[in-house]
Amino acid sequence: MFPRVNASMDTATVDCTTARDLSNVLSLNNIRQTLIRLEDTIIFGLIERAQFARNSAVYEEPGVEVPGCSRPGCSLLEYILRETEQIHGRIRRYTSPDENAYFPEALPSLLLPPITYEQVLAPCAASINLNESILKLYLEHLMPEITEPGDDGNYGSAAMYDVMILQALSKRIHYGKFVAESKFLSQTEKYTRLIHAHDSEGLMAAITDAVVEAKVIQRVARKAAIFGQDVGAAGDVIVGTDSEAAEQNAKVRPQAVAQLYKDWVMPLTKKVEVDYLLRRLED
Ligand SMILES: O=C(O)C(=O)C[C@]1(C(=O)O)C=C[C@@H](O)C=C1
Repeated sequence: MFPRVNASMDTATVDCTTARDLSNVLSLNNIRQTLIRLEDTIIFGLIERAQFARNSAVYEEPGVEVPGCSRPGCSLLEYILRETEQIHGRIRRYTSPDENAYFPEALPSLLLPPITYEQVLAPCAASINLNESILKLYLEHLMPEITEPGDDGNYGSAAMYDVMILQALSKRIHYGKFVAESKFLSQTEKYTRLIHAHDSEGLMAAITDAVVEAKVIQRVARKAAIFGQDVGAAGDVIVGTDSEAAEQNAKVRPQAVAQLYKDWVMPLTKKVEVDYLLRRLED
């Protein structure tokens, strides 16, 4: 997705960087398409996780005792998240500007040769990381919403889907950096004025598009209802998509997904946007 330069050791994936590539990457339309695609990943992850009980043991400390774990006594979720980041980190996941690690201080050295990405974002982008807030929102608000209380012993499966959802939420929310850059480039004078005045409220008002937000909320609820249907071999829908049936039978409640986006995903994306813009003009 991102234009790369100087990828000579990895010739199979060399991209040719052109001005057109960059304007594509930063077109608000294209960025919104990526946000829409990430909705699918998040909703499918929630549907998968919701089939298992809450399984609080996955989140408790002290958790599993694993020799060599970077934080002994951590919860099973933290252990799996940390170890997943170790493997993904070695194959360069967190060198990509659209990825943010939950444990950036513990990232391993690269197994594959590094890629030099075209500088699309301002330098401050690398130090904007809201993953701590995302983890808190997940454990305190989302988990109780999407899972039934209880313990079915499926700790590994539960934690595996937790990691998948956490990674997708992180990517979606930190995409706010690209949204912000795109908006800055299209109205540079206006944003420069607000940035120089350190006007975070003005920036928040400038990046907010209430019509788009309403559409996002409607769309994710609708997707949750549709993705949660059981479809027969003949294409017949076994669970209806009218709102009452959808709420009752859906694998994850459409209203819970809508609420997640309204209360958390979009506000955190907007926080990333404002944090980025406030520092956009730093060297
Ligand atoms: O699409 C945009 O313009 C965004 O800034 C993204 C987003 C979102 O998180 O979906 C956030 C703020 C806007 O009010 C609308 C939508």
